[in-house]
Amino acid sequence: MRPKRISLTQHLIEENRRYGTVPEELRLLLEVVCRACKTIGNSVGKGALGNILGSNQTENVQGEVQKKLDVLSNEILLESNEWGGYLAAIASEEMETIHPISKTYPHGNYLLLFDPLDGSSNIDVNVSIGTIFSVLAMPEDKTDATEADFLQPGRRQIAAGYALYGPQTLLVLTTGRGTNGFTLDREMGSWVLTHPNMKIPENTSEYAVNTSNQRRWFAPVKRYFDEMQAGKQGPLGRDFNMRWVASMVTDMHRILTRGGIFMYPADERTVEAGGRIRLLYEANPMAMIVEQAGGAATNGLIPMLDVIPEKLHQRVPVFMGSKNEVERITRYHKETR
Ligand SMILES: O=P(O)(O)OC[C@H]1O[C@](O)(COP(=O)(O)O)[C@@H](O)[C@@H]1O
Ligand SMILES: [Mg+2]
Ligand SMILES: [Mg+2]
Repeated sequence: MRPKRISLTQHLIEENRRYGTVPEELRLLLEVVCRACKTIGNSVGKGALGNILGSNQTENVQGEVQKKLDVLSNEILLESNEWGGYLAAIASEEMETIHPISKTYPHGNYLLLFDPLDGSSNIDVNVSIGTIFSVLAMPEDKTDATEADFLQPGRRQIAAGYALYGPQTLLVLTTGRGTNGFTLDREMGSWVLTHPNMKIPENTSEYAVNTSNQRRWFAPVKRYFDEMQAGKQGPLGRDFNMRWVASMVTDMHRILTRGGIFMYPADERTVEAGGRIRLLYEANPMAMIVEQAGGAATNGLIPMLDVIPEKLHQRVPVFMGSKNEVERITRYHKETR
């Protein structure tokens, strides 16, 4: 009989027993990543007392000003995983190029990607933020990792997850057999399975989008937004509610919990860059989590997980959450092509 209180380790062992999807090296890698998230969560909890607030006075490769916590979280994830022994290389939002694991350290065949701190603009105002991660495998015949090895469609992800540093510290994880949520028992320091087999409702009347970009949106998004705004009297025949936290991880956690649609479309300002959200370590892991929870995720035209990446820090338009609404906005895009 399974114990009543199921830890992350027990859950992963059980998943492997049932489906053979979590070999020991993958489980140990995920445990290292999730342990690093606990360390980040501890720092987040200290706030001003831990000297983690404010700007680092540096810029990342994408020209964004880094917060102290962006840099610290990146270091925590990097250091713990570098010594883990299961990786060939690491890529991060905060690093220009990949970080191959030195041959003098124990090695593995997995590739780890992360957004060490998602929702940076919310750090200093004590609003929930998170860490997003994705695991890929090195192509079989290769030994030395290059940036090209990371350019795999999201469909090939072996695992994906996020940690959410909020009133509770949560971990949401998929290894391709459903999406499961864990709560950090802060006294015991362990992740406990509290949200097994999470499911996103197929229908929703709640959207999350940064409406300050409205004037720059393209026709399909404008049409959909106008229809939602029209409420009961409009073509959708019901009133919609709006929620926007501005930490994707937090907005998506709400959507995983009670449904909704998250949109970060490309607009006139960002179209050249491809959009706002990064494909490999933001959109893809979230898309895998969403699909595994019965939701949908597209770039407006095709499933996010089928997008062929061209570069490490590639940006994409993002539409994800409750299936029927994601299908609607995707259809609107196809109709206006
Ligand atoms: O406030 P904006 O510009 O609309 O951006 C909000 C979006 O930017 C992000 O914060 C980007 O993530 P980072 O904090 O990792 O750069 C998303 O989490 C969020 O949805
Ligand atoms: Mg982010
Ligand atoms: Mg970030």
